[in-house]
Amino acid sequence: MAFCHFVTEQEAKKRKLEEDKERKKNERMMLIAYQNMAAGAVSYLKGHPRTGPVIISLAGAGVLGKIVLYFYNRHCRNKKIRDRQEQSRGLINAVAESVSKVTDSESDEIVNKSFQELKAALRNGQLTAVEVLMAFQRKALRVTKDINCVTEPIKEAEELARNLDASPGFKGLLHGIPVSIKESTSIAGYDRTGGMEVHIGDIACEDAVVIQVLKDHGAIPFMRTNIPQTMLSYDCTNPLYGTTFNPLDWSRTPGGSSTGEGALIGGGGSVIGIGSDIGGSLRVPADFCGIFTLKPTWDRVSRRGLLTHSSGNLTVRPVIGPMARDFDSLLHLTQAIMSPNMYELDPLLPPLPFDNKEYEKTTPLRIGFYTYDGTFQCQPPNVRAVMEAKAALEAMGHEVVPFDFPTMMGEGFQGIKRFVHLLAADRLAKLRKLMANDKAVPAISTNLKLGQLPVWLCKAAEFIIGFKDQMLASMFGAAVGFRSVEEYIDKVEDLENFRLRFLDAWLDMALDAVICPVFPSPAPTREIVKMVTPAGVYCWLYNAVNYPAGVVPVTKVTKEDLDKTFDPTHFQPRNVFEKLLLKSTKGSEGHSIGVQCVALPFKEEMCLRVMRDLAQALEKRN
Ligand SMILES: CCCCCC/C=C\CCCCCCCC(=O)NCCO
Repeated sequence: MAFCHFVTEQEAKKRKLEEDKERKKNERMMLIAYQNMAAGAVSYLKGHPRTGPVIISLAGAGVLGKIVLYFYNRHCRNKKIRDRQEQSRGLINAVAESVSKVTDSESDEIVNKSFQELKAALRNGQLTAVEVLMAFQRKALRVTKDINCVTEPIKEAEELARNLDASPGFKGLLHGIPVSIKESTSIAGYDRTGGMEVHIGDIACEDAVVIQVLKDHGAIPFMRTNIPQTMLSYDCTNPLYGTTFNPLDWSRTPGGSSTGEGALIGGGGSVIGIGSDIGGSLRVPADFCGIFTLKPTWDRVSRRGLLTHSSGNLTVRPVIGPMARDFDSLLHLTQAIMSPNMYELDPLLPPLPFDNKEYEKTTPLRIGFYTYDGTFQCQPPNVRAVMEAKAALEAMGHEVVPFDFPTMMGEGFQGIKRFVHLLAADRLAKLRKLMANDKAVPAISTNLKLGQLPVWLCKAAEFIIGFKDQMLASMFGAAVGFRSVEEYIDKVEDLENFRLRFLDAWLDMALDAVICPVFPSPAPTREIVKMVTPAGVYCWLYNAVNYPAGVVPVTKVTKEDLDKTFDPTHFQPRNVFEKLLLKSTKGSEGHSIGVQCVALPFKEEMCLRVMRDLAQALEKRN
């Protein structure tokens, strides 16, 4: 199977090389011509009375030319963005028009059905796929009007639903269920921009493997959802589609980078969706928007067709994963994704289709837990969420024991540094090139600039700041890139050794799974989230060691939590990041707090077992 993105990329590279060669040749010839002209001009002008004014005029013309070129480029860039925005608006208006006959209450009646009810209604003919689609389209447009989570509707959805209704029988696990898709996932006929000007118009000619598999299961991809510019942020804003807000509290971030997914599903406009994660991008928005997700092991789910800027970085890799309104929907979506078909479409994956027998087991498990990993202190509601999850799992018959994994606990800041250093091994040089014609949003420009500081300055900052604030210092220490291949290989080896130490700690404790925080605080405000990216470290660990990790929403922030959080005898921030997070927690009462459920690599079924039992126990409790 050929993805035209890949073909285009290769062709583009080749073409670019040829163009560069041609350009350099032209430049050389131009230079020689200019030199000759200049030599001629100099000899002519020597002794000429108007030489001075002529030189000044030429210099002025040069400067003016540069200014004109700058404004012309800016104009072209803005026009490209405006045209793209217009295209999205056109699609939104067309769908708004087509669902104008559906009333909000008709839409709500369908949208509020549970996954099982929806499935049954579609099977017994009580509802058609078109009716379900229109109900969700209407609801999604209502949600996005408030929080701007949809980039554009997928116009082929209606035809897909009609074909489904017209064909006999049931297509698969997701027959007639609308599914929303993170913008960075290939959909034939649409571009994946990652919120960046450079990718506008980079049209996919084929669906990502995961989308093909979902369609084979009867799902209807219906909305594309927003992402932060470059997708390396927990805040979500970009010059193309603007800012997305948290459906539970508009002043807070919905998290990132599968932001639009978290926000649309959390806001009730979609039951299931597809996101991706290289450093918490599925789990942080799921946590902040009160929904479920599962970040799979690399290579358990096909990445083909996912826009990423780090495909050459084999140390920490992005994964595509499911997001859902409730556990049942998440399970169905995961089973559909991990169907044998996906492994045929992407033979680079080890053939490990979802194992229902493993998932259905009910034997008691030994589960580790922790509420502190040696980096960020978790705030009281986040600690309580883990403790409540522990109690709920114990009530289901599992043994839950402290997991004091010695490595990360003893080297917390090293862990942060290791992850960011390898993730940004090129000091974000590639991203900076791609962003050359873009206006970087503040969260991204800080990171891009950090990668441009002289290495000696980063090292000096790490040393000096380290006396006062080790966490902040570790960010400077991580921004230095690598001086040699040898140094890089050493760091990769260091990560490999860490993975082994972590595994040994897990095996020594004979654990089946682990539960732990997703984030050290409730969803921060948009102003603050830009400054606290290292707080993603509770998620980063499981990207670094490559374990599947899911999120279950466990509780909501209470007044008592806030009283404790702001009582210095209970909680005292120790560094600039913890101080910022604390400031941001003010007014977060009622906010959702989730817990991570983690299993060994390729044991997604185990992860889902723990999530299932936890979700069931919490439901009983409520
Ligand atoms: C010179 C480099 C300094 C870089 C500083 C950057 C700090 C942290 C980078 C980590 C950001 C993690 C966000 C990850 C979001 C995510 O998972 N995206 C998924 C994309 O598929």
